[in-house]
Parts: sequence; C-alpha cells; structure tokens
Amino acid sequence: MSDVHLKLAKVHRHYGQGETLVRVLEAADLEVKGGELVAIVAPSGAGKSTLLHISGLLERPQGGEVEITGVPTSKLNERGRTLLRRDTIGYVYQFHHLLPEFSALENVTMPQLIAGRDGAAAEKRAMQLLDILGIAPRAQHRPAELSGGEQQRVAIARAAANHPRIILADEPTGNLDPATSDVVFDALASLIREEGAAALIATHNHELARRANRIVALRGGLIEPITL
Ligand SMILES: Nc1ncnc2c1ncn2[C@@H]1O[C@H](COP(=O)(O)OP(=O)(O)OP(=O)(O)O)[C@@H](O)[C@H]1O
Repeated sequence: MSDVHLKLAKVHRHYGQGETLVRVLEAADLEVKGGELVAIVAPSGAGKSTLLHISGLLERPQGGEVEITGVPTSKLNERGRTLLRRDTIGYVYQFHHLLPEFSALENVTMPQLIAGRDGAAAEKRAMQLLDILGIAPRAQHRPAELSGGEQQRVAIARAAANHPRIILADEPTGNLDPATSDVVFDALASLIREEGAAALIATHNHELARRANRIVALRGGLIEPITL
C-alpha cells in the first residue's frame, strides 16, 4: 500500500457564476504521506477552508480526484463518503466544539463508543491520547474548567481518537495566544509523528508553519510549495 494517505489530483472548485464567479481551486495537486505534517498558508479568502473541506470529504469538488488512503472518492455515494470519513479522517476546528457537559476524558471516549469500540478500550485509548498531549491530569475536567490551550488539546485528542490516517486542522491555534499556540502546535506535531497520520493544517502563523515538514500556499487556484 502506498504511504500517501491524502492525494488531490487536478481538483477544481469554483463558486458562483458570471460576475460572482470565484475560482478557488484550479487543477490543484497535493500529496501528504503518513507521518508528514503539511502547513497551508494563504491570505484570508484564498480557499484554505475549501481545500480542507474537500480533503475531508465534507464538500465535493467539481472536477478532479480526491484519494483517501488510496481510495478514489469521486464515484462514492454520500454513504460511502461518510463511512470513509468516519474511518480515516480526524478534523480539528479553530473553536474546539467540545461537549460542555462531559469531561475531557468523556469527550475523547465518545467518538470511539459511537464507532463501536468497547468502553474500557475506548477509555484506555483516550487516556493515552490525553497523556501524549500533556493533559492527562485534566482528564476529569469539563471544557469550562480548562484553559483555551487545554480545550484545544482535548479537541485534538478527540480528532485522533479513532486512529485516523489523516488529520485536518483549520486554524487550530487561531484563537490562542502565541505561547499557548506553540504548546498546542507542538503537541499536535508530536501526536502526528507518534500515530503516523498525514496532517494538513491551515495556519496564518508563519512561525508555526515553519515547524511543518512542508509548507504550501494557494495561489491562483494551485497548491504550490513555498518556503517562509
Ligand atoms: N458557499 C460559497 N458560495 C460562494 N462563495 C464561496 C462559498 N464558500 C466560499 N466561497 C468563496 O471562496 C473563497 C474561499 O473561501 P474559503 O473559506 O475557503 O477561504 P479561506 O482561505 O479559508 O479564508 P479565511 O482564512 O478567511 O477563513 C472566498 O472568496 C469565499 O468568499
């Protein structure tokens, strides 16, 4: 099996038409391998969220192919896409979206129970992830009892709970101060190394982007390698 977990080939996505036409992606190509962290930096409105939604099978491109762990997705129906997404993709948002009435541990355990894992194994996995992310001592805290950086690390643990082969993150440190952003980004990077997942992370923060294995930009609808 190829170790390319995420592949975009000639992906094309426009919005609107005529005078309102916005060409976000035009023949965009990208490959991300297991254990590799790729940062996307681009100005606001360039299409980072669109790229992540398409990579995460949340949105369909109008052309081209998105391969997830070697599986082409363009001909899959909605159910096929949903199952593939559930089994292979973890998503981290700018705002954590944790369930407020549940503890950190429960928030990370729950997606595993939904996927059919038994309670003891799910809890063990959740504790292991909280430990990798440096927040095991906060396992019994509810989101409101956690700092912003801790909440975001719980959200990362939750995204990783079902062993996704691909982790997609849209400005995961966007609402954190610089020191906390460093901690959260480093925790995410070490998790990705440890789990061998492929990661695509949108960030405005150039300093953090430089810690990725590669940096890409969105320019004129293409995904291009850049150095910052
Ligand atoms: N549903 C839609 N209908 C029309 N235009 C859209 C739609 N979704 C996004 N766009 C346009 O596509 C472009 C890319 O949007 P996208 O949200 O992907 O950008 P972004 O790089 O993530 O921006 P930001 O950093 O501000 O979140 C924008 O110009 C946006 O206005």
